[in-house]
Amino acid sequence: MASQQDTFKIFVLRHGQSELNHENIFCGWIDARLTDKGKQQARNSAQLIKQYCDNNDEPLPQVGYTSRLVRTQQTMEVIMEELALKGDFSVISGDVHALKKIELPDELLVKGQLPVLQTWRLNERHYGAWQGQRKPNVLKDVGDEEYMRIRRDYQGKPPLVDLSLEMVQPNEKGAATGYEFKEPNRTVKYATEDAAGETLPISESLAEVVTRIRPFLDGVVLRIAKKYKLDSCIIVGHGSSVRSLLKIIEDITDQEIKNVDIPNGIPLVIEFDKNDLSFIKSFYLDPESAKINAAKVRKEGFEKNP
Ligand SMILES: O=C(O)[C@H](O)COP(=O)(O)O
Repeated sequence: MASQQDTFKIFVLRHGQSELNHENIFCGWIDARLTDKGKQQARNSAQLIKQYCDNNDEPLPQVGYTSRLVRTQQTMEVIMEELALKGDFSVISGDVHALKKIELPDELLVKGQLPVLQTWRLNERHYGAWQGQRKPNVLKDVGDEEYMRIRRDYQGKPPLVDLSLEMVQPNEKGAATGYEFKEPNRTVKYATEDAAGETLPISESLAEVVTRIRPFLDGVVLRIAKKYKLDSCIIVGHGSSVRSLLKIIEDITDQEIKNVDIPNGIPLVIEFDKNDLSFIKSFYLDPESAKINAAKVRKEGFEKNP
């Protein structure tokens, strides 16, 4: 059995509550911001991580990763502030060849620093034409079975979004951030990806998120862990990107993943053997709250606002 020091750990969490989580609205790639409750969840996450590191005589996470959506960036900023970590956010192209070449300068890998890389590959599942719609209304329209099939079946995929209607146009106000339940403009917000010639989705199943996240997990997170002999890193993602990471790392079946829900803002520790990066185990730092809040996520749409 590997001892604490022989393990590499990923602290992974879903962002804190967003304005659209609060309104019970499908969010996907709409760039909703955190609510005050969401910021508090991020602060609690930081305290849990600190406690864990102190109790186990472990350093704080050495590298951070977020999606390209502002709710994960805000969550990471609050965590960094709480942990007194300094560092810059940099957007990386998701191109699979470029991912394998990313390096971290030595001066960033020092105590008190947290370089944070941001990639669309960690974005929430693109929720297609359901984005911006209230969950109870969609449920009413399509019925319980179809609603849960699209939300949780591995191959379930929402209808495609029409970007000419549901994305802010390049010269409209809010092109970089989105507004009124629309996505930010892709050529403005995703200029790095655009320049690299990447194709971004207009609706996704969980299976497709797994496919797009795998090259990032292998090519960046695990490769960098090995190359720089890291003890840990921290990933702030979304319901679907965290489910996808768990599916790959823990080899969860297509059937079983249907029953996995991710609470907002509660860190999960995933331990790997440092030598061969094989998965050892995973556990929530606050398992009781994780269980209660995951059950609430599952019921979204069936019950009043979270
Ligand atoms: O994008 C969203 O609205 C949520 O973050 C994920 O929604 P779900 O739990 O209904 O899949």
